[in-house]
Amino acid sequence: MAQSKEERILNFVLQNAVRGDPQSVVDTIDKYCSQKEWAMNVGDEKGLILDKILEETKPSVLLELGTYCGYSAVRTARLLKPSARLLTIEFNPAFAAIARQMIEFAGVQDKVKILEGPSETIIPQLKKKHEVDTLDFVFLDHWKDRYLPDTILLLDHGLLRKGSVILADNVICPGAPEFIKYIRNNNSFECTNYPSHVEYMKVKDAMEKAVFVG
Ligand SMILES: O=C(NCCCCCn1ccnc1)c1cc(-c2ccc(F)cc2)cc(O)c1O
Ligand SMILES: [Mg+2]
Repeated sequence: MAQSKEERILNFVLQNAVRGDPQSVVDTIDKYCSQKEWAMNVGDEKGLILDKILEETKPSVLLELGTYCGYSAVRTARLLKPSARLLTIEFNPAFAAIARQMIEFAGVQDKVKILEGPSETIIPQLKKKHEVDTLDFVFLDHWKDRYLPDTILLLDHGLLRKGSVILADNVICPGAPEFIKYIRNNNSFECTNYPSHVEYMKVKDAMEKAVFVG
């Protein structure tokens, strides 16, 4: 069977990064995807914005929507305190299998748990099945038309508390207009826009931070 792009990215990491070194895994994916094949990792420019917000927030319980190859899961986990936990939801089983191997190679498997399936099914299960009380940090990076419905699901299931941070990738390209319209007009959220570019490209993009104020 011909290799997928995601398998080529994983193999490049297995052959060129340092096992147990998350920074080397992040750098190696960025090298491959900027020089050989574009892929939809958050990338290094937006990754530095993610890093800064994580360092400000110091979260203990995190949720990511859209694991893909595990780039942002590894990037996030490398900054977490030992007791912190990241749950990451991936709809595509092939992507989840790649991400599992990426996360284990990086040595962050003790902090990261991949949940395979649709976010609309898994979010309502977080409290009872995954022992979540509330979420300190949510990274939205999955289907852009799911950003709003899944944010509403998080609210409806009492998963946000005063100070919970939602960070959304791609609010310009591909864009999440309904999410942006809702979140910026909802007084329960304080929003900040972080202009940037699409990963590995000169095309304008941005991330949006929305802090839940209750
Ligand atoms: O579509 C994206 N992500 C969702 C992938 C599927 C998620 C599946 N899933 C996981 C859990 N529940 C559902 C995405 C796209 C682009 C992009 C930018 C420019 C361009 F010309 C083409 C594409 C850049 C990103 O940074 C992205 O994140
Ligand atoms: Mg993205």
